[in-house]
Amino acid sequence: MNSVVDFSLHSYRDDAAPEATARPHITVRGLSKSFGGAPVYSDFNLDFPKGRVTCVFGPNGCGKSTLINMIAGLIPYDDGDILFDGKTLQQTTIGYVFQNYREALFPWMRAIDNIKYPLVIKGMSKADCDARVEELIASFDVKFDLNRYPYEFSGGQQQLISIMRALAPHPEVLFLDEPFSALDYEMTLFIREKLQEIFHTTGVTMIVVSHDLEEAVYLADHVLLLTKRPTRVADTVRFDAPRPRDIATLSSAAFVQTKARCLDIFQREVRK
Ligand SMILES: Nc1ncnc2c1ncn2[C@@H]1O[C@H](COP(=O)(O)OP(=O)(O)OP(=O)(O)O)[C@@H](O)[C@H]1O
Repeated sequence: MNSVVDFSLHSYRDDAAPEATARPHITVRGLSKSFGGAPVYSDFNLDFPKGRVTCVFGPNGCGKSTLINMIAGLIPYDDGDILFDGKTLQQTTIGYVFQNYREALFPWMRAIDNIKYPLVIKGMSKADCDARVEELIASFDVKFDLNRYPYEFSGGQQQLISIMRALAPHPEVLFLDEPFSALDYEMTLFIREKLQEIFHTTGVTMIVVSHDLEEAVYLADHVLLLTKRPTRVADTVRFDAPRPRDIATLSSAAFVQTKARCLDIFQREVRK
């Protein structure tokens, strides 16, 4: 069995103090997955820390999306166990934000009904659904009319609606698969700030797949670096700059060093 990568015990930078509070939230044990006989994961083990932002970074096609999709129950795995605080996925509330918001929202439902959807399928009363949506509107400071249909919104607005939908049921874990890749820069900055706020106010465990190293480090408490297939953990790098992070974070010595360290690991792995 591969050794388990335990974020709570790992010290990723020589000068980093151990994190006393980061205990495992998601435990992945002996995970195996092949597509057409070609293994992507084989006896893969990992712990994701609770109440932390983990950004997943690695070479193209190494299995970043496959990993979070298996954890989130969107695709099956061949073998292994995944638990959330010792519970199964069915006993856990999760939220998922897809890369392609245009396909993620139900086009036949008004934005407001998209947001309510996870509450409705949980059997929540209309009054409670309405109250939760009002809460989300206030916390996201939404000024546009949510009674319109998804196609009537800009890309950034649609992604914001997707995030509101994912957060509606108060998830214990929020998965985001390249949430910025289809957004323009202004909207990327806005959503980044919103994600930081969400994290600050809810302390939700967040797992973000990103192909942009700068973005991954900026958002992360831990950057999980994966290898080429069959995929292993190349390393995990901690970034403990204070939050909220802002434009000054990007030019801080800690940020530049952490990014350089990730890049070094990435290049070493990709060249193998
Ligand atoms: N449904 C599928 N059928 C066959 N192969 C698949 C399927 N889904 C993923 N794969 C393969 O599994 C590997 C991992 O795919 P995945 O999309 O998880 O990688 P990724 O790291 O997220 O990729 P990218 O960086 O390009 O977004 C790739 O080689 C991909 O071609």
